[in-house]
Amino acid sequence: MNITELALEGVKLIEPVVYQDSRGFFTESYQRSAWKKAGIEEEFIQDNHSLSMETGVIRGLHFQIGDAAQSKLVRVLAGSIYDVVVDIRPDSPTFTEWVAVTIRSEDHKQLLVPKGFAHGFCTLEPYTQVFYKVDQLYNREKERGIYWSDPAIGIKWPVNTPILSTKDEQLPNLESVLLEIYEKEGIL
Ligand SMILES: Cc1cn([C@H]2C[C@H](O)[C@@H](COP(=O)(O)OP(=O)(O)O[C@H]3O[C@@H](C)C(=O)[C@@H](O)[C@H]3O)O2)c(=O)[nH]c1=O
Repeated sequence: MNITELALEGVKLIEPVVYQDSRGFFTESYQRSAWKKAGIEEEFIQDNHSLSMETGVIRGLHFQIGDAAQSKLVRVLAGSIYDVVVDIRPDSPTFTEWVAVTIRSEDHKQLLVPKGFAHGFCTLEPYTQVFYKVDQLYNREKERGIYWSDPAIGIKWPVNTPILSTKDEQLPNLESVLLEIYEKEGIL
């Protein structure tokens, strides 16, 4: 297994061993003790799977707050994505900075998105399926989002007019989200 630390502390790209043969491939896509040894210490308790039928679907930028904050281990089962992680910890030296990686199903890469980061992706192919493990349960009250093209973050997306959910179309900018969290909850 190969692990690459990306420019934001704690964000990692994992490349598991893949055995190719005339039939296709075999890979251990997750093995708790091996992933732990490689520094992925989270206890994952939920798996999520989404299908996006079109190229240019953006899902994000999403995160959960407080004790519902999630680490995510993201991989792609079909198609490909431009996967984005944004540091939204106000006390971090890399606050508002983002990194992006392209993940194709055939390369088997996995992206670790730690707590304190917002996550989003853009599909690069139709019928793209994304599968990710999380270490906290989904919590509707504690989920938050940031508008995909917030200029204060300045992500360079591969599309200008993405397909968005109604919820994601209405997301606020980072500054308003953080203000709302501090005013109402006193936490991030
Ligand atoms: C994320 C999630 C959603 N849902 C429900 C809520 C809603 O009715 C339906 C679709 O949810 P969404 O529109 O939020 O799905 P989606 O836009 O795919 O949300 C996901 O986006 C990516 C970028 C992430 O990082 C994830 O954590 C998650 O926020 O599924 C669950 O039941 N459990 C879950 O864990």
